[in-house]
Amino acid sequence: MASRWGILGCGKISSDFTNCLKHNASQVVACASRTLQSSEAFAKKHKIDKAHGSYQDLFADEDVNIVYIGNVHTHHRLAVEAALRAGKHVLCEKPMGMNSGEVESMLALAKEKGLFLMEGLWTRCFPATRRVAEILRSGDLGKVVSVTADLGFFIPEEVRRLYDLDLGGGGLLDLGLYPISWILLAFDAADFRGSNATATIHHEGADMTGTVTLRFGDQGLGTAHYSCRAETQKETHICCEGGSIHVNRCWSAHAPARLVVKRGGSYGLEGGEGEVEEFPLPEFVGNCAMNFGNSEGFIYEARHVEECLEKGLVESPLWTHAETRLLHRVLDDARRQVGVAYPQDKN
Ligand SMILES: NC(=O)C1=CN([C@@H]2O[C@H](COP(=O)(O)OP(=O)(O)OC[C@H]3O[C@@H](n4cnc5c(N)ncnc54)[C@H](OP(=O)(O)O)[C@@H]3O)[C@@H](O)[C@H]2O)C=CC1
Ligand SMILES: O=C1OC[C@@H](O)[C@H](O)[C@H]1O
Repeated sequence: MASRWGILGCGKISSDFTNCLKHNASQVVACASRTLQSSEAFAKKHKIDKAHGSYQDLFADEDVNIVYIGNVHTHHRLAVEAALRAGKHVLCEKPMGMNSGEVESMLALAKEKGLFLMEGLWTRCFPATRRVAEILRSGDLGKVVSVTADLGFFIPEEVRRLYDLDLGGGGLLDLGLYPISWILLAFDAADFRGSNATATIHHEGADMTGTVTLRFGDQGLGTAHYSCRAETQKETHICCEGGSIHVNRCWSAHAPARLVVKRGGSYGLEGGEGEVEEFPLPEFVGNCAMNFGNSEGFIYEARHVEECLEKGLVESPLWTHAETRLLHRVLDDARRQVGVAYPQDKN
């Protein structure tokens, strides 16, 4: 099935994603905002024919068969479920929901309707990440022992959705989920045994800088570190009994472009410099400037979703429903440990 995109929410990330759809020469049929004025401005900027002044009008638009949900976290569930009820496939920005309860409800509805639904964990669609998965699956490096991954930027308080709990504020849901996703890539979900989390809390109540440690089986440990108060190294290290993979440089670890793969190494003997594998982005042609660094990488996620629809899939094999479920279980648990609760947790 050919994808005919409708863009919901005319903010920053929707603009970057639409830029990539245009780069890919995808069909962007319509956009929608809570206000017609903002929708029309977005349509003009991105050369989209139809601008809807409400999300309802987008859901009712028969030309649209897949909706990209790019509004704030707290409003994802409502938008996803309304889109599914209107018979549309959905790609929803991360985090798909505020908690596991919301996520389970959306996944159940997608299943009932037989429609495609993916949480936009775009990191998984990058060629570098797919290569990491391939190396790990090959068994070449042996058993995974430890993963350390981090992601942090200084995000000013003016970006209210990061600080206001009523808008889903907090670093864990915004950034922490990326390093956690690297840990989930490296270990077998069936071996997950539990987590420990700690975080600093802003005076308005949202978590800012934190660490979540996940245990797998009796020998595996993953450590995810995040911050929205400081730029971190933005790297991932996957250490195995027979070598390691270091995801580094060029871009941040949520938009990876370079790997260093070391093989061998034994007691008293290092594994050497390792082999470098580079995955540069193709030259980018877009309509307008990006709001976020590395957003060009959305070309991979957009292509992947279109391939899924062409194949008639209802979930992505790169970021499965089971992984979305486990991620949100880990996020819920970490939030309980650091003492951050959202209004949605009371429902
Ligand atoms: N994958 C990635 O790398 C990134 C993902 N994201 C994700 O994208 C989502 C949006 O982030 P971003 O684009 O930075 O956000 P914006 O602040 O640009 O807001 C996006 C849209 O959300 C709606 N919105 C904003 N404030 C409110 C409010 N108070 N109540 C209801 N709706 C509101 C508006 O929709 P409307 O136009 O209809 O008024 C707005 O255009 C987040 O969930 C975030 O996690 C963000 C950045 C990078
Ligand atoms: O997903 C994201 O990646 C880039 C960050 O700056 C942004 O806050 C976040 O939503």
